[in-house]
Amino acid sequence: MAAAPSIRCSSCRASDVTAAWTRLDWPDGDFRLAPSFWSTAESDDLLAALDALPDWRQHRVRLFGRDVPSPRLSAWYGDAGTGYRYSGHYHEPLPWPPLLQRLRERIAATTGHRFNAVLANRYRDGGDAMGWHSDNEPELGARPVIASASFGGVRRFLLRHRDSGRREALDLGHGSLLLMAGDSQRCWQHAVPRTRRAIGLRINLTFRLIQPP
Ligand SMILES: O=C(O)CCC(=O)C(=O)O
Ligand SMILES: [Fe+2]
Repeated sequence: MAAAPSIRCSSCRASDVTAAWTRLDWPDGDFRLAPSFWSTAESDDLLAALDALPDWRQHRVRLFGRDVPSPRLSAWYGDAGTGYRYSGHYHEPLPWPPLLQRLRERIAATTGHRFNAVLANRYRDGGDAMGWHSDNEPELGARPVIASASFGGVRRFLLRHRDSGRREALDLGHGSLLLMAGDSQRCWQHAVPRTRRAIGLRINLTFRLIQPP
């Protein structure tokens, strides 16, 4: 089972950039947002470096029984043995680029959680999107801890409770980190809808822990 969510930020040193976490007061899940986990200057550099990764591909996804091109570009990185099936397709992990390795270490050090894989998504403009889903694949375990880092254009992140239908929304901005733990995946779905607003490139990284088989 995943470790209990722990945010060590109440004891952050003043030198840590990762100062402010907000715990979202929603039932049946554990959502915490650090809107400025990275400074703007750091986030600008990270966006450019992530954009330059050579691995962006348009994966195919299964939608209503049909195989269609995904409305975004993606790449799956991880330790050996973190092959992952999502949207009806199996993905072998690419080896960690040093940049992503550093991000993973920083997030692990701050949150106290371990991650062995990351799904990177590149939304070229407001026409790119992600449909409703939960990250509840069996290999993530019963109560997955997912750290979601966003860089670039601010996009709306929608949530809906599976049973009550309650809806929530967050704006995930440049340099933000959203931590989803506990029953967040079992009880809630999330999506990044298309928007007609003129919005530039956005890159999102969801760090995950694939359990050994
Ligand atoms: O782009 C986002 O903010 C969400 C990404 C996501 O839900 C996922 O990768 O599973
Ligand atoms: Fe997700």
